[in-house]
Amino acid sequence: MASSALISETQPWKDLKGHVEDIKRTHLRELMSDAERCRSMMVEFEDILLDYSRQCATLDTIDKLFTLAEAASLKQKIERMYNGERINSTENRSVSHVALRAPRDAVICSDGKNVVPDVWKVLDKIKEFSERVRNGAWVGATGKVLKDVIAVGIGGSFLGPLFVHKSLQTDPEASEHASGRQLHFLANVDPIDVARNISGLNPETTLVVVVSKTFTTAETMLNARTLREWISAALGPSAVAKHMVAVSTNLPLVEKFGIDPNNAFAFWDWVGGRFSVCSAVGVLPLSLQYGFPIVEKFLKGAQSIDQHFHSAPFDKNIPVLLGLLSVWNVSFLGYPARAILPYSQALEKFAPHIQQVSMESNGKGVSIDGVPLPFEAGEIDFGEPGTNGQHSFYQLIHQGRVIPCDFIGIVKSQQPVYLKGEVVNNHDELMSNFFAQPDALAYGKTPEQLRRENVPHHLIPHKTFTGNRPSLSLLLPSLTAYNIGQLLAIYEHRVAVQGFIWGINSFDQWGVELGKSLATKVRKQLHASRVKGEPVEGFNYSTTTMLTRYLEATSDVPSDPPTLLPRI
Ligand SMILES: O=P(O)(O)OC[C@H]1O[C@H](O)[C@H](O)[C@@H](O)[C@@H]1O
Repeated sequence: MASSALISETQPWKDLKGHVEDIKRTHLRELMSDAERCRSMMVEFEDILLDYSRQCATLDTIDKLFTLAEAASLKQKIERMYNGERINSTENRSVSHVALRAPRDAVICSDGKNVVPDVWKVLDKIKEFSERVRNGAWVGATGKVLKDVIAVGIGGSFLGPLFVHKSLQTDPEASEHASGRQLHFLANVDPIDVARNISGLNPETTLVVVVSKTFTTAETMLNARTLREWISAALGPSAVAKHMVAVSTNLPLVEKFGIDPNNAFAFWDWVGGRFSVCSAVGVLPLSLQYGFPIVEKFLKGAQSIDQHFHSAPFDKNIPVLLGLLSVWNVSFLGYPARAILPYSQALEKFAPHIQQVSMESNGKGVSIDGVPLPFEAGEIDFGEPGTNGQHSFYQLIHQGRVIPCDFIGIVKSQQPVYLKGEVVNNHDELMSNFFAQPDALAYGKTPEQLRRENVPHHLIPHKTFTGNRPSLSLLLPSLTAYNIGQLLAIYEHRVAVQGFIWGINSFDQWGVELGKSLATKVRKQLHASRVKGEPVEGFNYSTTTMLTRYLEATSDVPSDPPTLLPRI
């Protein structure tokens, strides 16, 4: 395919379009009765099992998707990513997050330079620093051990580390190493988030890690200044050096902020924010909480998937299969959403993280060459841990809109509970739902079945389930740091595969800029009105009315107030 051609103009895309009608005529009940098909739709890597037999797809569909992958030059695009070419063309950057978890002796180049030694230099520095904080060699300004950490950051500088932290929190090995320590995340610029974070914390025992790739993000910088004030007010300005460190690609701005550059942990512009959890963005706060050796296991897990993604043939390649199936569901079957449903409370923040990884990456309207797309790219990702979701939005998934679901199950619970006399243990109870839901969606329940059950006539339409609703199941052996790294990398690469097929740039995010610049205009207006009493000007009727009301109702706010921090 010529580089500027749209994938939708290729024959394999058209063939898949034509194939949709065949699939729509075939119910999943039928597809599931073909054991040979189902066997072919199970893929294993290490102890991870992917079962995609409940996709509305035949083996012929999968073959057609592989042909589409060829037309999209998927293999070559993956290669270009691993070779450190500048595939993020609108920002003129390479996309090398795989280098963040590469073994020390690996060679991964970005722009022709092996970046693995730089990666390990920072990892070694994190290891050394986190050990000193954890063992009390590095103490706060009053000589107390820093047992609490607040990581200040937003978007990619927040969601991934939060997901991994929540996943490790109840892992027996990780939690043993976190004993007596707390890790908090301050993301929202809402002062309530500040209040909630510092409530109950003592500045004397708290270390603040400011995490920002650019070190210019308005929310993060204001939150960082707020916590700097919280520390200075309690311990004096010189305490900041002992209580604040930073993670950034912009070390000059870190220094300007007043953080000692020796206490800054670098990463690089070849790491996208939403792909940065394996850089110091995640590794520093997580190492402070759990110790570097646990985080190293997490990195090794991600690395195992990097190798699998790079080398496994497409029919055995979990991220490739997942990506192709998502393209099939979105672009051909027309399902705009995807539910991410982990049957593990430890994965409670997985869906919010993947929301950013996926929606910020693939929510694009033009091809990588700037040509408007004649098809929709990206999907709406959402999710909650099972079984909570079942008692909330599953109704819509069973009888309303068709939403392809990812069911994620864990064989061995992090925290098993056995109660004498119960039919099954607590994890079995959870997993009963994990195994049942995909079949409920696939098979549904017919009016005939309901009649056989003597369901009253008038209730039959209400109790009928059409079925034929696609899902896939991922079964992980356990939820150790290693498996968590694997899960992360599977989804990161899946999203990249989708973008590679759609022919978009999955690694920029221009769509977030407009809102930011309009907020700057509002910020200026609020300042001018409060300080100089200037009227609201230059906005449309709606915004002028809302802003004026807001200013009038807060006219008691002094124009030059003294510092006031939350009091709870
Ligand atoms: O890490 P930072 O530079 O502070 O950026 C934080 C976030 O800012 C923006 O909103 C981008 O859309 C995100 O991709 C990024 O993760």
